Amino acid sequence: MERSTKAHLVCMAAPGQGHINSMLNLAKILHSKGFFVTFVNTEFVHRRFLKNPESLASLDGLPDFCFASIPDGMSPSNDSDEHKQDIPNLVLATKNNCSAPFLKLLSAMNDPNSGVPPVNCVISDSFASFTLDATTKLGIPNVFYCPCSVCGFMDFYYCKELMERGIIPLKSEDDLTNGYLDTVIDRRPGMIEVRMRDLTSFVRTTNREDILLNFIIDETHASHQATAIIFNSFSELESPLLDACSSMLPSVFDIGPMCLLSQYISNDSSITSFGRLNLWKEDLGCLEWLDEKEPGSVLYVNFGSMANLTSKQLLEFAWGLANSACPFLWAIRPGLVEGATTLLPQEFSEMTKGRSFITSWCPQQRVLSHAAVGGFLTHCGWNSTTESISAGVPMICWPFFGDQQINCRYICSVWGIGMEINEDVKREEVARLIEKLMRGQKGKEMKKKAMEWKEKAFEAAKPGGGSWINLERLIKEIITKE
Ligand SMILES: O=c1ccn([C@@H]2O[C@H](COP(=O)(O)OP(=O)(O)O[C@H]3O[C@H](CO)[C@@H](O)[C@H](O)[C@H]3O)[C@@H](O)[C@H]2O)c(=O)[nH]1
Repeated sequence: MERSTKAHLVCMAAPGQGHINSMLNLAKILHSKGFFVTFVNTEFVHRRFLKNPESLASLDGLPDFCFASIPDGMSPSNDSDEHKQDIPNLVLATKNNCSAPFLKLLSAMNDPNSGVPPVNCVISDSFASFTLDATTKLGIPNVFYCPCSVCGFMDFYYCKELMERGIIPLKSEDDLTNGYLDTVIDRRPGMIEVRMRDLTSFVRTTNREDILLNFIIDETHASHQATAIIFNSFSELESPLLDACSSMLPSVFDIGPMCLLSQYISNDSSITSFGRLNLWKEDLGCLEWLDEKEPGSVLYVNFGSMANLTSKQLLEFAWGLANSACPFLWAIRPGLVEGATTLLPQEFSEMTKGRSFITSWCPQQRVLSHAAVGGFLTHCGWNSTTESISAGVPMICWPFFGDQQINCRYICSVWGIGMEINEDVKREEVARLIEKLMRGQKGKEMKKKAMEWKEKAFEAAKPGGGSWINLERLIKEIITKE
C-alpha cells in the first residue's frame, strides 16, 4: 500500500461511551481538516463494538481514517456481564497496563513499512495520561482532550489542594448524613462558591487511597506535562474558569460544543455519514413516536452510559413520571439498575400507556433536537449537558457521580437552565419539577435562557466563531508546528 503523505494524528480514547463519542467527533473534524487519523480504543470497549453490527461497520474506517485497539489487561472474562461496568477496576487496568502497548503501537506505525504515515501528534483523552510515556520517549507532541466541562476539570484539579488542607477525604461516614456536605468551601480560583455536596462525588470517601479520587487528581495534574489542553466548551459559557485554567496550564483551547462543531464538517466528505461507535444498539423508533407529539410536550429521560440506579430510585422516577401526566421518552439502558430483571411494574405501563416510550438506547442528539422535546431529565454528564445546551432544551438534574455534581451546580445556579432533584429522589418531587419545567412560569424562563445559550453555542461553533478559530489556532500553533 502506498504510504499517505498526510500528517498523522493518533487519537487515544478513554474507555467510556461519553469519552468515545466526544473524541470521535474531534477525530472526524481533524480528518476533515486534512489529517490522517488513527482512532485507538482499549480492547475492553473494542470487543463490545465488535458485537454491535452498527459499530462494527464503522470500524472499517474510511480512507485515511482507521481504528486500532490496545490491550488493557481486562480479560474477556470481565465481559461476562458486559453491561456491568466496574469503573475503578477499568480505570486501574487502563492506567497500569496501557502504556507499553501504546508505545508499541506508535512504534509500529512509525515503521516505514507500516503503510501509514509516521505519527506527528497524539491527541489523548485527558483521563488517559498513560500516553505521556510513549510521546515523551518518541519526542512527539501530546495534546490532551478533556471531555468534561472546565468546571468539572477544575473541580477535580483542586481536590489535591483540598486533600493537602485536610478538607477531604471525609473524617467519618457520618459526614455523609450529618449536614457536613452543606459546608461552604472557600472560593477556588475561577469557580463560584460551592458546598461540599457540589464537589465531585469522588470526595465522598473516608479513604485517602480511594482509587477514583486519586485517579482524578493524578490525571488532571498530569495535564502540566501535556503540550496543550483542549476543552469541549466555549468561552461564553465558562469564561472565568478558562481564564483560571489558562493561568495554570500550558496552552488551553476551548473548541466546543464538539457536537455542533462536527456538524460543520464539509459536505463533500464521506465522514459526515460515517457511523457512530455505540456500546448499545440504537433504537430509531423513538423518533417516529416523537413525530406524533406536540411541539415541546415531551420530557426526555436518560442517565447516560455509566450511572447506576437502585430499584427503589428507578421506581421513584417511574412513579414521578406516571403521576406527572406528561408524555415522556425514557431510555433505560441494560445495566442501569444492577441485577434487576423486571424493572417496571405492570401498573406503571398501564397508567402511562399512550404517552410513554421506553427504550434502551436512542440517538440522543437527534432526540434532543426534535421539536417535540421540551425538557431533559438528565444525570448531567458533560456530553448530555452540551447536547442539551446546543438544542436549547432546559433540564431537570439528578447528578450521579464524577463531574456531574459540579455540572449540575453550574447548570442550575450559573447558566439558569436547570432545576436539581434531591439526591434522595422522591416521586412527589419528580412530578412537581416536571410540572414546573413543562408547564410552569419557571420552565418558560429556563426555556428562554436555554434558547439564548443555544444561540451562543452556535455562534461559537460556526466557521469563524470563537471555537472554530481556536481549532484553527490549535492546528497551526500546536499540531502542525514545525
Ligand atoms: O440513549 C443514549 C444515551 C446516551 N447517548 C450518548 O452517550 C453520551 C453520554 O455521555 P455523557 O452525557 O457525558 O454521560 P456518560 O456516558 O455518563 O459520560 C461519562 O463521561 C463524561 C465525559 O467525561 C462525563 O461528563 C460523565 O460524567 C461520565 O459519566 C452522549 O453523547 C449521548 O448523546 C446516546 O447516544 N444514547
